[in-house]
Amino acid sequence: MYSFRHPGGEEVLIEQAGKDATENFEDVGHSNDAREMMTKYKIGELVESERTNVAQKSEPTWSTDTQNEESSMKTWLLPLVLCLVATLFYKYFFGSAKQQ
Ligand code: HEM
Repeated sequence: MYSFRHPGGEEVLIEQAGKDATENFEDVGHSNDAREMMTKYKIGELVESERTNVAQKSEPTWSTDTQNEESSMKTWLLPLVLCLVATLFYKYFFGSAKQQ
């Protein structure tokens, strides 16, 4: 019936079967595309009394993007610092070798 292959693997979805997967879904930080896809698979809504109190993310979607940018900034920073340190080492050792 559906031809969607979950990019995160089928196991993670099967593990959630019959349970409220909202928190896990949010924890993964799914893209807006993934959220849009999800609407296609919505088969209904839980009645009020059966809903659990999962904290709803109230920030607008752009703030999630900012968070992603922030974390990618951090992944950039480490290699950059390592490069800088390597350059300084190189200059220090080879720079002084030339002088001798
Ligand atoms: C109908 C519900 C869901 C849809 C349509 C969906 C869709 C997607 C899509 C499109 C991706 C690729 C990355 C992205 O675009 O964000 C993805 C990745 C992933 N999803 Fe889902 N997903 C659903 C539910 C879930 C749930 C309930 C879990 C956890 C229990 C989960 C865990 C993951 C994981 C672990 C990845 C891999 C993330 C990575 O490689 O960085 N997904 N999903």
